[in-house]
Amino acid sequence: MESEYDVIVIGAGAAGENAADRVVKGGLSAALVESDLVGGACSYWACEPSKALLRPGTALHAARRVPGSREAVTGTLDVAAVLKHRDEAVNSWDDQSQVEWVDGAGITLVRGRARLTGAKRLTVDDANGNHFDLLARHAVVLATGSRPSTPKVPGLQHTPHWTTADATSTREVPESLVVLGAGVAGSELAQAFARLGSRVTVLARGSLLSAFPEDARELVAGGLRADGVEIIEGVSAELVESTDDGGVKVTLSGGRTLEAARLLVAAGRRPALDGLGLPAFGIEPTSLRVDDTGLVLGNSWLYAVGDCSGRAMLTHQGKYQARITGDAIVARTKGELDKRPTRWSRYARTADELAVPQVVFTDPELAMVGLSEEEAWEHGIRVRVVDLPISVAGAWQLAEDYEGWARFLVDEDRRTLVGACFAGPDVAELLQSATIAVVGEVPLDRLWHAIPSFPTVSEIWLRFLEAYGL
Ligand SMILES: Cc1cc2nc3c(=O)[nH]c(=O)nc-3n(C[C@H](O)[C@H](O)[C@H](O)COP(=O)(O)OP(=O)(O)OC[C@H]3O[C@@H](n4cnc5c(N)ncnc54)[C@H](O)[C@@H]3O)c2cc1C
Ligand SMILES: NC(=O)c1ccc[n+]([C@@H]2O[C@H](COP(=O)([O-])OP(=O)(O)OC[C@H]3O[C@@H](n4cnc5c(N)ncnc54)[C@H](O)[C@@H]3O)[C@@H](O)[C@H]2O)c1
Repeated sequence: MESEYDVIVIGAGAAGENAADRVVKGGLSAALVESDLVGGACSYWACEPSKALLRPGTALHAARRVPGSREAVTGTLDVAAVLKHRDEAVNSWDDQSQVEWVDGAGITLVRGRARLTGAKRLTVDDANGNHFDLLARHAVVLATGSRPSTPKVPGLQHTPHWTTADATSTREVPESLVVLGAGVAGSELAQAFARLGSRVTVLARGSLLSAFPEDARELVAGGLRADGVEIIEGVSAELVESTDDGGVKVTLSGGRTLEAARLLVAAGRRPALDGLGLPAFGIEPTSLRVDDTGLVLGNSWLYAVGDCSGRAMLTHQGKYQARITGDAIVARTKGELDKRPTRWSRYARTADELAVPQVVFTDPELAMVGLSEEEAWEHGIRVRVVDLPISVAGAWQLAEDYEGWARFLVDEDRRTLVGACFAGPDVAELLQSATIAVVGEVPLDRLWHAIPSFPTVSEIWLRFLEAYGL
C-alpha cells in the first residue's frame, strides 16, 4: 500500500526543510524523508558547531583589542565551557525540537533512507528493517546534501583521520593537528583548534583560501599565523601513515615530514547522490544539472536543492534554492508557471548565478558577494575594481589596531555594483548591505544618498564612492 503526497522531499537538512515548508505553505501536502537527524549537517556537524567553537575565541580576541577591556582579560579560553557551548548549539545531537517544527509546519516526517523505484515513486527503508512505499502526485525534491571528498593521497584511506564532522563534534582538543585542505572549512577549524590550544599546521596545495582575493586572504592568513598556525603553501601530501603512539605522520612534496596527534581532512565536498537510483532515469549521480527553478534537466518531476544540486554549498543558498523551488512546484501544479521564469522572478534562482553571499568566520572575517573580476568579464560586464583599506572611524572604535580591506566591483556601463569583498574584524555584518546593492542593482548615484552612520565600519561605503569619483 503506497502513501500519497503531492510532493516528497528526500533529506531534512536546511534545504529540504525549507522546500517542504514552502510546498505546504502553498497549499500542497508534503512528506519529508530523513535517514539521520532532522536538521541535517548545518545544525549538527557543520555551521552551528563550528561557529560555536569559533565565537568564544573571536569574542576574547576582540576584548583584547580595546584598551580598558584588554586589561580585564586575564585568562585564556575555558575549553570545557567552549565544548559545552558547542553541545548546546547542537542540542546535544538530539533533533526533537526540529521534529516538533516539522510537525507544526504540517509536514509529514518519514524516518528512513529513500531511493527512487519509478517515476515519482520511492521506497523508504528504516533502521528496523521496515519498508514504506511512497508516491508523489506532482514532484520529488532531492535535498540529500553532500559528503566529504577524500583526496587520493597514498595511505590516507587506511589511516584514521578526522572529517570536518569529527572535528566539529569532538570531545577532545588534540595536542597537535594537521589540516589537509586550506579552503573555508580548513581555515575556520584551524583557527578554532589553535585558539583552543592545539598546535596547528595547515597544508595548502596553492594558497590559503585561494578562491578569495589575495589582499583579503593575506589578512586572514595573518590572523591565523598570529594564533600560532603554521600555513604551508604550495605543497601536497604525498604519504599519510599512522604512528606508533596513535598519531599521524604526513610526508609532503619536497620531503618534509610532519607528525601530529590528529589529521583533519577538509578538502571539499561532493553532492550526496549515490544509492538514490538515479541512473535508472538516465541521470548520472556525478553530474546533476538543474534549471533556474531547480528542475533536474531531462525530466518533469524531479528537482534538486541545497548541496546535492552542486551549486554553492552554503546553508543560506540551499534555503534560498528551496524557497524558489518550493514556490515553483506549487505554481506549476496550479498552472501558474508554464514557461521559463524571468530573471529575478520568484521562481528563478537568479542569485545562484549573480549574488551568492559567503562569510568565512575566521578572525579577521572574510565576506564576499556577487561576481569576481574574472566572472564579471566572463558575463560580458565592463567592470571597474575599486580596492581600499577599511580605514574609517568606525573601525578604530572596534579595535585599536583594526586592519581591514575592501573591494567593490562596478559595472561601468550601468554604474551599479556587481560584487564586493570585505576582510577584517566583524565585516560579516557588512555583507548584507552589499548583497542588497547587488541584487537591487542600485545605481551608485543613489547609493550616494545611503548615509552610513558615524562611527561605523559601514563608512567604507562612502570611502568607496569617493574613491570611485562621486
Ligand atoms: C565544517 C563546515 C562548516 C560550515 N559552515 C557553514 C556556515 O557557517 N554557513 C553556511 O552557510 N554554510 C556552512 N557550511 C555548509 C553547510 O553546512 C551546507 O551547505 C548545508 O548544511 C547543506 O544543507 P543541505 O540541506 O543541502 O544538506 P544536509 O544538511 O547535508 O542535509 C541532507 C540530509 O539528507 C539526508 N539524506 C541523504 N540521503 C538520504 C536518503 N537517501 N534518504 C533520506 N535522507 C537522506 C541526510 O541524512 C541529511 O540529513 C559548512 C560546511 C562544513 C562542512
Ligand atoms: N563559513 C562558511 O560558509 C563555510 C564554512 C565551512 C565550509 N563551508 C562550505 O562547505 C564546503 C566544504 O568546505 P571545504 O573547505 O572542505 O571546501 P573548499 O572547496 O572551500 O576547500 C577545499 C580545499 O581543499 C583543497 N584540496 C582539495 N584536494 C586537496 C588535496 N588533495 N590536497 C590538498 N588540498 C586539497 C582545495 O584546494 C581547497 O582549498 C564548501 O562548499 C564551503 O563553502 C562553508
